[in-house]
Order: sequence, then C-alpha cells, then structure tokens
Amino acid sequence: MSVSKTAVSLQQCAKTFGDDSTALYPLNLEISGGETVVLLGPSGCGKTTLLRIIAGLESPDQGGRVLFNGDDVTRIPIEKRNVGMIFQSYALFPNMDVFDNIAYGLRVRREDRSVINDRVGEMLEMMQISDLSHRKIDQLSGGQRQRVAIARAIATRPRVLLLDEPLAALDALLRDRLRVEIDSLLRTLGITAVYVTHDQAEAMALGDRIVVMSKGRIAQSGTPREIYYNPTDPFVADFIGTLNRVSAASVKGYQGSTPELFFRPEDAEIVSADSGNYSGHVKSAFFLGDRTRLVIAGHDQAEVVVDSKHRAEFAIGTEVHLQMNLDRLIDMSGCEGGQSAC
Ligand SMILES: Nc1ncnc2c1ncn2[C@@H]1O[C@H](COP(=O)(O)OP(=O)(O)OP(=O)(O)O)[C@@H](O)[C@H]1O
Repeated sequence: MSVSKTAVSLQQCAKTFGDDSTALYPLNLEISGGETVVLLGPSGCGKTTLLRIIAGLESPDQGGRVLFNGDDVTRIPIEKRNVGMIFQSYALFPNMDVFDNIAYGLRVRREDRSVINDRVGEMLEMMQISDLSHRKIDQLSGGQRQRVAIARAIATRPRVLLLDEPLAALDALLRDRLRVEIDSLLRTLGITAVYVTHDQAEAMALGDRIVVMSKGRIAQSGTPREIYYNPTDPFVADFIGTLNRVSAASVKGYQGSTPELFFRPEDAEIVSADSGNYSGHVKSAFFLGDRTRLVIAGHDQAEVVVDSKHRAEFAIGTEVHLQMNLDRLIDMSGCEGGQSAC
C-alpha cells in the first residue's frame, strides 16, 4: 500500500431518517490516499449509510461535513464528486454491450473517442474480459457482470472507489478469485477505496484498515491484526473470529492473576489424555475437510471451540484434552468496560 495524505475526511457525520430512526451517530473518519478501508459490521449497523454519505447519495445531518482532499464536498452531488461505485447488484445498463457500459462515464464527461477507446481497452484487458467486449449484459455470468461493473467504476479514474458488498451475490469460489483480483487492482492502481462487507474473511484479506461498526457507531478502527489480536471493544471481541473464554482456575499451570482467559481456536490443540492444560468433552463436531471444528463443553462449564487436524472422528461425549498456548492469550484488559463486559 502506498498511502499519502488524507483523501477523505468525515467530520461529525450523523444520519437520522424521519424523526427518530438514527442510522448513524456523529462520527469522524479519516481515510488516507491509496488506503483501502473496510467498513465491517452486522446488518443494519450503518455501513451502507456511511458509504452513501461519502458518495453524495445521502447528506449527513446538520453539522456533518465530508471533505475530499481537504475540499468540502458536503453539498456537492454525486455526479460532481468523481467517485466510482460498485454494488452487489451490478447496476449495469442491460441494453448496452460491455464496451458501452465501461465507456459510459467517459462519454458523459465528453472525452475524445480515442481516449475512450484506449481506456476501455485497458480496462477490458485489466479485468480479462476483452473477448466479451461486444456481448450484451444479459449474456454474461454473474462473475463476468461484476468484472464489467468494476471496469466501469474505475474507467473514469475516480478519486474514491466505493464498493458495497460487491461479491455477495457470487458463489464461494468466484468470490475468492475476484477478491484476490480486487485486492491486486486496488494496490496496483493505488486507488483510495471504501469497501462495505459483513464478511470478516473479506475484511481481513482486503483491508489496510478495518472499521468495525455497531449500531450506528464505530466500535473500533485498526489494521486487521490489531482488530483480531487486540480488540478494545466487547462487541469487536465477539464479532471478529471466535474467542474462547474459560475460567483461569480450570487451566493447569496458569500462574497469572486474571480470573478469565481468552484465546482463539487456533491457539489450542487436542493432545493425548495424560497431557494438556484444559479438558472437557465433545459437544459437537463439524468435519470441514482440512480440519474438524470441535465444540467442547469444558469442566468449568465453558464452551470452547477448537480445530483438530487429526483425521480421526470425534464421537459426541468423548473426553478430550487441550493444550492451550498460554503465550498467545488475548489480552482483554484494554476492552472498554473491563473483562466482565466482554
Ligand atoms: N432510507 C431510509 N429510511 C429509513 N431508515 C433507513 C433508510 N436507510 C437505512 N435506514 C435504516 O438505517 C439503519 C442502517 O442501515 P444501513 O443500510 O446503513 O445498514 P447496513 O449496515 O448497511 O446494513 P446491511 O448490511 O443489511 O446492508 C437501519 O436500521 C436501516 O433500517
């Protein structure tokens, strides 16, 4: 990532629909040039509303301001903000072919024919759809349509690219492939991007920074690693990945003073009966191919999730022993409201 000074700045942006439906409480967010910021959170937390405020499709409530490279664009409509948008639903023109869809924004700007031809050619090549140039949109697969939508959004070289769950409608394999391509595209072009998703894996893979939202507020903002290993908000701790919580007294060999210990599934392994520092019995087991995800009812009444790489099957009720890596415990002391709130 090559980031430069602030490209997008949201200042005290709030949004209330009608009299009392608050989608966003006043929030501040600075996005650097070239940075990919992922807005992550459950349905209804305000991600799309925030994206629409950046786009100019919604105005923030009185007092909120949106700045692009230091210029106040709060009152400037979407068509004059030079943003590119990509939605889950593609939003392509069905009566035009692929070439004309990609060329659309350039034509609106009255670019020269040669500029349009060159730029569309470049986009077709970049998205590997040159052979589809004269196909109609309804003759394309979902993945191909999304490639066209991406090409169309970046053809005008937008100041900010806004993506709202662009991969949500695609099957898992295609989603993975396009995610890799979007990542390399954003990095190659150095575009400032804001990407909305409720998919953690997508957020982790694509974000230089993840902004986790909850009920119209920013719960935490940080790099994927910061968010995963140092959650500072109870909601984030719960929402990102799986976090196990056991009583310290039930863990053999633990000598610290914390009453409860928190750890990720990957930081414990199933070991033989005479070893390990924690035990319980198998409550459920899900075979996932490369591993089996086990839910273990601990002897301290905790419910613990771990992954086994063993090929053996685990019958419900089997006694299992875990070795939890005590050097990799998640420190929840920074969690607002203390551990009891987490
Ligand atoms: N035009 C509108 N009128 C009234 N309420 C709205 C409007 N748009 C959004 N809301 C409300 O604002 C809240 C935030 O919606 P928003 O679409 O931003 O959430 P989201 O996090 O993007 O959710 P999802 O992941 O389901 O798309 C929701 O409670 C929603 O019902």
